[in-house]
Amino acid sequence: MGSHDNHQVTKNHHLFQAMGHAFDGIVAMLREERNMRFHVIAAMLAVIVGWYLRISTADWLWILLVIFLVFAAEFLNTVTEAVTDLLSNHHYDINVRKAKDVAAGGVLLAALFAVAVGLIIFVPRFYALIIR
Ligand SMILES: Nc1ncnc2c1ncn2[C@@H]1O[C@H](COP(=O)(O)OP(=O)(O)OP(=O)(O)O)[C@@H](O)[C@H]1O
Repeated sequence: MGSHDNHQVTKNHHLFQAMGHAFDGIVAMLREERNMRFHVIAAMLAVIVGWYLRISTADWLWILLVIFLVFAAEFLNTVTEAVTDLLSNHHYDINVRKAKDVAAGGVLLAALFAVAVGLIIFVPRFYALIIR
């Protein structure tokens, strides 16, 4: 599905080609970004705990929303780093600093939102399990 030896700089010609590049992007995130691997492990834990506690459909929607929100924020953070590193050639630039700090702030906000949703959904259920 991937396109590893590909030096394509033109537009994709068909859907499968576009999907191949999108798949390459996801694989690159998992291989190269430590924070992304952490997010994936946290997401898997949330899914396992949600399955164990038999949470409701509405709760699953919240969990899935915050999981993919954090993933999306991390993807945009990596895009920002790649583009700003290319433009600045790794030289100090106040705008690069702002772009990277803002992108990282977006990841932090999404992660805090995910933690809040996890606490709201899981804590009462764990509490009910303990005092049962
Ligand atoms: N070229 C630059 N000019 C100015 N500040 C920079 C530059 N590169 C990095 N910084 C500063 O250093 C911080 C960390 O940089 P960067 O995000 O590239 O590294 P990182 O910690 O490896 O990121 P991540 O963990 O998300 O992969 C940025 O948030 C920014 O404040």
